[in-house]
Amino acid sequence: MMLILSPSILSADFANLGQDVVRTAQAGAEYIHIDVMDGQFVPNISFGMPVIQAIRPVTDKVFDVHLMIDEPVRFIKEFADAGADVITVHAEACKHLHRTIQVIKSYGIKAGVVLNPATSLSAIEEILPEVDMVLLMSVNPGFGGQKYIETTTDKVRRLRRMISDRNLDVDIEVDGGVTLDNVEMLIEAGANIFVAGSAVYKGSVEDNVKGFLEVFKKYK
Ligand SMILES: O=C(CO)[C@@H](O)[C@H](O)COP(=O)(O)O
Ligand SMILES: [Fe+2]
Repeated sequence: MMLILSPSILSADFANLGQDVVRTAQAGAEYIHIDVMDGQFVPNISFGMPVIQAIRPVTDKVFDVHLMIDEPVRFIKEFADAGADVITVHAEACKHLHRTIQVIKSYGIKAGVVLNPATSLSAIEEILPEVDMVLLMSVNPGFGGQKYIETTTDKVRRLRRMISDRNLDVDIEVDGGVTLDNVEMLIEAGANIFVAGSAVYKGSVEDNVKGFLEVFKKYK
């Protein structure tokens, strides 16, 4: 399975966002992780469709849009139109998760479901065959720069087993506190897409992205 880095622009320089996205893309990251927060589902507000639309022309990289908003089904069309390639929605935020996933797919883009650290894998048993990706939060959503919650590693392992037992082809993305110190452990547990905010944007974006890509090479 392809190992992919998805730098979270929540930790980028908002005054130079376009430039930071270009640098991230040129450094070799395959995805751009875009954290949308509504101040309701999570205790923080970030940005929405106009910002995604503004950075869409600067790169062809995959826009991996993580919606931390209540009832995201209300805005899927707007995020698809703004340029999302993948939209992930929280199981905890959807009254009708199945319908929400179908709506995402109806726009011809990839659909993923996100679980908070305290949400059991049993919450996605029924939806698993319908999704392209499962995103496991390894911090409580709302903020960048938090510490990785260790129990996520075993959750990744159990999810990878669940996916292969059912002969499915589903990406496992991990988000929160991912660094060069824990990424190998996560690869070995079965994750294949890695969100990194502070680990990419603190210091040199180029060197940090390169650091992750070097690790990925070892597993090719
Ligand atoms: O969704 C979120 C936070 O809610 C994340 O995408 C963070 O932005 C990741 O930042 P780091 O933990 O890597 O600094
Ligand atoms: Fe995120």
